[in-house]
Amino acid sequence: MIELHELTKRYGDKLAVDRLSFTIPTGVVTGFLGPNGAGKSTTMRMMLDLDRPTAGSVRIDGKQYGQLREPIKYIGALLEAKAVHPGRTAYNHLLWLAQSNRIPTRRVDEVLSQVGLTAVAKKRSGGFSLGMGQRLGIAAALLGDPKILMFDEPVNGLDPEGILWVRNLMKALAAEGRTVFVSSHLMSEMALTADHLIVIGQGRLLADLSMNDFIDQNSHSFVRLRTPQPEQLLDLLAANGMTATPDSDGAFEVVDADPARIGDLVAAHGVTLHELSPQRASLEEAFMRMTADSVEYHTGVYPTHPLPPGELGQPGEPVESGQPVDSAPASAPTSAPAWGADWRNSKSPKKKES
Ligand SMILES: Nc1ncnc2c1ncn2[C@@H]1O[C@H](COP(=O)(O)OP(=O)(O)OP(=O)(O)O)[C@@H](O)[C@H]1O
Repeated sequence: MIELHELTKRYGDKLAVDRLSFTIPTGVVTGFLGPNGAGKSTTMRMMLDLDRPTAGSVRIDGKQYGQLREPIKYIGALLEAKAVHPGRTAYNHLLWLAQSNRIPTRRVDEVLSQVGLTAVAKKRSGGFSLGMGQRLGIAAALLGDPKILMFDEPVNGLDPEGILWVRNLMKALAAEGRTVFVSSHLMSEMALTADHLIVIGQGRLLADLSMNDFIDQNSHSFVRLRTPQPEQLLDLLAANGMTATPDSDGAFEVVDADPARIGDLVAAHGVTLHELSPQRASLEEAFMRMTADSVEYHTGVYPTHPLPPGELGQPGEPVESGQPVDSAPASAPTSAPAWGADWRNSKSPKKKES
């Protein structure tokens, strides 16, 4: 179990992470969602001791990262796929990591096979596509057979088959009882993978809830109607206790209505319809609405559906951390050198400016 308490990071004037407190449960996939610049990578770097918090703390099974004796066997992380020497082959990159962390050499072949890179194991990573780089980064994260895995946007650059593979891998790792923490800026992707959700915007916690609760609160249905007789339609619906909301394209939407009932009603009263279609609100829209006030780089495109009342608060409004779904005590690791310093050295500073 990982616990963040009031974690804060300031870069000059920029408050990148703002008093974040939440718990990452064991044995499930926890999605870490937020728009670009929300503070996901900064939070993950602080969790791995690659960045020093301005305030607050991270505890991994009750310990600070620096107190873990064999971090690579405790936490595997993919933060940046290209953090690999380009002249080194995939095999040698993993071999170097294994040998410097007292991991048996056979693990190199095992993880190469697990991520589907056996055929290109002896090729230099500099020639790898982004997707192959992601797979190599995932192989490195798996190398120490860690009980906690952290992935920063792992499906970036992957083709559909690769995306499916990552999804299944994360679920399988969680089913083995591991803690899986994965960041994304795509709600649609997380809806297919995560059991639990942490949503942040501008460094602040916006939601901490189970995926099922998020779906229950946001996947409301509605019926879309289009008619050349809008006044008659609206009067008829109102007379039967239904409220229609005009859409931007001239259609109307009736929330939580029975399409068959509307069809029967308009037929009985001779109102012409050009469209009657049952719809379900997209989770991506709900996520965009929740984070709308905290998006750093606006495109001006916003969904039109209001968030239904629920426990999520208003867009951009921070919430208190929720309860963990599950927690399991972990046994303490034994010994060996850390690999955190290598990540620190190989990672270039973030490109974004405040
Ligand atoms: N080294 C740094 N120096 C100054 N500002 C930084 C630094 N690293 C991150 N930031 C700023 O902190 C904020 C959070 O950035 P971060 O990369 O953590 O967000 P993110 O949610 O991971 O975004 P993305 O999805 O785009 O990767 C951004 O405004 C970013 O510009």
